[in-house]
Amino acid sequence: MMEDRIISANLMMEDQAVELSLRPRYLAEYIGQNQIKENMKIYIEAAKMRKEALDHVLLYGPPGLGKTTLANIIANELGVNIRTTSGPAIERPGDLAALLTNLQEGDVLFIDEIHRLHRTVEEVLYPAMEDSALDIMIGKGPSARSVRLDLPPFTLIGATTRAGLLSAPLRDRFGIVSRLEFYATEELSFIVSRGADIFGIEIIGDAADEIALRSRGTPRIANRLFRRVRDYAQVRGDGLITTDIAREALQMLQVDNMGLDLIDYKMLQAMITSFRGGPVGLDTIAATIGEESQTIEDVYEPYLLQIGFLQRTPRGRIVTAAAYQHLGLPFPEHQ
Ligand SMILES: Nc1ncnc2c1ncn2[C@@H]1O[C@H](COP(=O)(O)OP(=O)(O)OP(=O)(O)O)[C@@H](O)[C@H]1O
Ligand SMILES: [Mg+2]
Repeated sequence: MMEDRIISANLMMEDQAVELSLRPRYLAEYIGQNQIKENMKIYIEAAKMRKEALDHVLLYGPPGLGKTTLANIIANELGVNIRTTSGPAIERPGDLAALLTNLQEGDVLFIDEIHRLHRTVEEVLYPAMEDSALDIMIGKGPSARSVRLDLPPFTLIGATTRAGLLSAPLRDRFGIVSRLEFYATEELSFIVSRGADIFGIEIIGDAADEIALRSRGTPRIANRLFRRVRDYAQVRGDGLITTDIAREALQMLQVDNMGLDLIDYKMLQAMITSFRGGPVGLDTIAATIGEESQTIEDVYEPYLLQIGFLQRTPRGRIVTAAAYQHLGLPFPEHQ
């Protein structure tokens, strides 16, 4: 049920087609993440000058921040093909071997959700990443032997929301490891304006900022809120997105000016009323509000931590004074 939240950073059905049309194709169109962009530009330039495959790249960070987008941009900038798959989709070592042997020199193999690779598949990756080689077992039983096949040099790009779940040997084989950060409001505002441009819609005044403020630092959410505001503008107005139209539409969506929705409120309030603001364990929070711990940890909590409304301690989560203030509640002295 919570997956239907308008402010969920997870990809929803309705996002898919639109994301393709909004997805920037080159680094110059990719807004924000300046440090990563700067570094990537240099690495890409150097690889092209040496006519070598780019080092393997690991992109990690919360959903909707632009990992898939960046992987595609890297391939574009390198001028190579990209093959896209995901950890759980590669069921057997042979599936990965087939993908690898079909690559051309310098190509990008993009593995999304790389933390979900099967262990046996992962082992095929090690020699592939390190030596551009594939070790194949021929025969069975005592006469079995391993044969080494050379692969064309390639670039593996792995993406994950959970870098902590990657095994050390896999993680160590990535030469470039980049953590995507939440976006600043101005950056999200820019992303919204860019989307409006692409759709040929006028957005004026502070409308783009109003949307950006509520987007939880996440482009995917900014684009989604923008689409809802656009609908509202079409039905209630004449299609022009003004500050007032944006405010009204966003109010209707019940997302407050920090991007919090009813479920964030429910969670924070439950922690405050039932657990005096914490510390309270993740599983307890999950049980209290009827949500999976995993979802809270990966999807909902990162933003609340980022804006300083929650704190993680070894004994559990704590609601901060800033959150009490935002909710209009007195902060208890004993904390
Ligand atoms: N830097 C950016 N500039 C402009 N638009 C962006 C940027 N990053 C992401 N977007 C927009 O947000 C959408 C979601 O990004 P993307 O699919 O790359 O996220 P992700 O990190 O791969 O998410 P997930 O973890 O769910 O796979 C993109 O389709 C694109 O429209
Ligand atoms: Mg993705």
